[in-house]
Amino acid sequence: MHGRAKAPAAGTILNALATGVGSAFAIAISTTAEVELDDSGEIRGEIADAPDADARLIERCAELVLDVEDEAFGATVRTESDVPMASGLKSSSAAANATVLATLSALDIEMRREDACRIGVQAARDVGVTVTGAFDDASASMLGGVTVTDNSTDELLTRDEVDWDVLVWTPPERSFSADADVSRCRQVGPMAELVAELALDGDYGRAMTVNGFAFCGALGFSADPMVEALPDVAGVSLSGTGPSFVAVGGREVLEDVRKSWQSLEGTTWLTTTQTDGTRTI
Ligand SMILES: Nc1ncnc2c1ncn2[C@@H]1O[C@H](COP(=O)(O)OP(=O)(O)O)[C@@H](O)[C@H]1O
Ligand SMILES: O=C(O)C1=C[C@@H](OP(=O)(O)O)[C@@H](O)[C@H](O)C1
Repeated sequence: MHGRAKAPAAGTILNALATGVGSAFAIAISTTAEVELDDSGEIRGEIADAPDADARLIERCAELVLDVEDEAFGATVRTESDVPMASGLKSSSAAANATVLATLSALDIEMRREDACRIGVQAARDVGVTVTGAFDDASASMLGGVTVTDNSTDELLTRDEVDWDVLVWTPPERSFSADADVSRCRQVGPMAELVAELALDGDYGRAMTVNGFAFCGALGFSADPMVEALPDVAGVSLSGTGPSFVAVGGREVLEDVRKSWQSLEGTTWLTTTQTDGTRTI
């Protein structure tokens, strides 16, 4: 029994580490998970091109889905990804969502995608790769488009479809969410409340820009890449707990910003938003 699924990465509109309310938008780079069931009773995770990376998240995702069945299945889960790991682009949500849908598909179980997404969030909490559960990132990756969520209750507050060009800069460093300075993030809570209001009003560009300045301050990142992108972009922000930055706006404007971001160390690329979310393939 076999299943495959593909999940998009996402960028940040509101980091949930300040208040528990967060917002993210799916982007068109992805992670694919392939699940092969067997009768070994054991679950093995493999991450292509990263043999030393921690596979417990995808193993736990498969385990939680297999727990639904009485039979003692085993499984091999393999992910292949274009999403840089621990860079603020929601590699963990994409890996979890792809694994959950691939495992459900291998078992031939139908489930609402919002509920499937909560299994991945549970797995992320169980293995400790998240602070709030990151239902904001997970729901954007699972459903596509923009979502605004309350991660303290795993409630979807709004979902919207957008069609933006997106510029991403990923520096060579890594920043694991679980290591973020949460108390510093809580200090920018009043700014996060303002960002949530803007996002719930659909003013996503200004929301993400306010978010970016607040969380660059809280987490010690330079806001220079944001200032270089302004004033012409529709929005620009540190994504998640960094170190990537994301900007949205017109293609020509983003191409100009790209020239300036390309002088920074790391990778800069243009992509688009994604509205399909996670799908079995
Ligand atoms: N392709 C993948 N396959 C399996 N697990 C992954 C994959 N990508 C990321 N992860 C898991 O997610 C963790 C990184 O999560 P996190 O620090 O939240 O970064 P991000 O912002 O990219 O989601 C990794 O340590 C690993 O456990
Ligand atoms: O672990 C968490 O609870 C979160 C991590 C952050 O994202 P990254 O994983 O991209 O750093 C943040 O943006 C999100 O709102 C919540």
